[in-house]
Amino acid sequence: MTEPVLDVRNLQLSFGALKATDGVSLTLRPGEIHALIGPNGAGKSTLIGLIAGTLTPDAGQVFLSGRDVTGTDVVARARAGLARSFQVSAVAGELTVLQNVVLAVQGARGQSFRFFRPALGQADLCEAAEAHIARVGLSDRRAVQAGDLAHGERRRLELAMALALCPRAFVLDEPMAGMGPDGAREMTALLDDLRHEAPILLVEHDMDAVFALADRVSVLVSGRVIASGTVAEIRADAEVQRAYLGEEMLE
Ligand SMILES: Nc1ncnc2c1ncn2[C@@H]1O[C@H](COP(=O)(O)OP(=O)(O)OP(=O)(O)O)[C@@H](O)[C@H]1O
Repeated sequence: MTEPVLDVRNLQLSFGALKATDGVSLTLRPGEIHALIGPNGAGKSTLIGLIAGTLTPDAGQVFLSGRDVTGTDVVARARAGLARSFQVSAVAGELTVLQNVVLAVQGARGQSFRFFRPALGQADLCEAAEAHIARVGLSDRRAVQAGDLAHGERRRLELAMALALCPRAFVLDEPMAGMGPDGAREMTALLDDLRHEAPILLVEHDMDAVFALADRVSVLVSGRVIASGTVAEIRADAEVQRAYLGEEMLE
């Protein structure tokens, strides 16, 4: 079996007496979308924080491409290729789409190669940025100020900026949130394409999107993974049905 890009081992974090993350292990393999679902308060955001490095676990480890990154901070993990999106957004509303992505490319490359070669020229930066913008389908909006974008377009811009990191793994927190049916369908198609760039750990409440995209689904309840498997396995799991999935989702 191929080595996981992301390997989370027995993570634990308590807030006082509450075990928000209670011994969670999961992996993300090359090319896959692994969805993490669970009811409100199950501990999804806490787990994402532990993986991204904004929270420090009481116990357990996070490996990125075989390297133990548990002791590193959020910036180091981003530089190591962990692209987290949608909660903390670095989009500058007064800059255009192109300017935002140029800055993201510059930031990512400048950080990595500062000591090894001169900064890239403006033309190279623009070329790289244009490629990321095209990938998310925003080319005809490149000159628009980010603050004037529609909600779904802004999410696409955030993904273009995440692409600038040359990510090894995407960690996406509710990318469909706030979108209508058309927007959700477009985002679903985009994520299906981006999985070939880097595998995606997808926290999402939109079950249509989860069932359409996920190679594997893990169900988090009260800080614990109560089931993990294919979409078909999860839909058929009696404990999952009791704990989380409503009847309408199983039809
Ligand atoms: N900083 C904190 N201090 C104390 N308790 C917290 C803190 N952050 C989260 N919690 C608690 O930990 C539990 C898990 O919260 P978390 O936000 O991770 O769940 P979630 O699955 O992301 O929920 P939602 O789907 O509503 O976003 C909840 O009971 C929450 O109240």
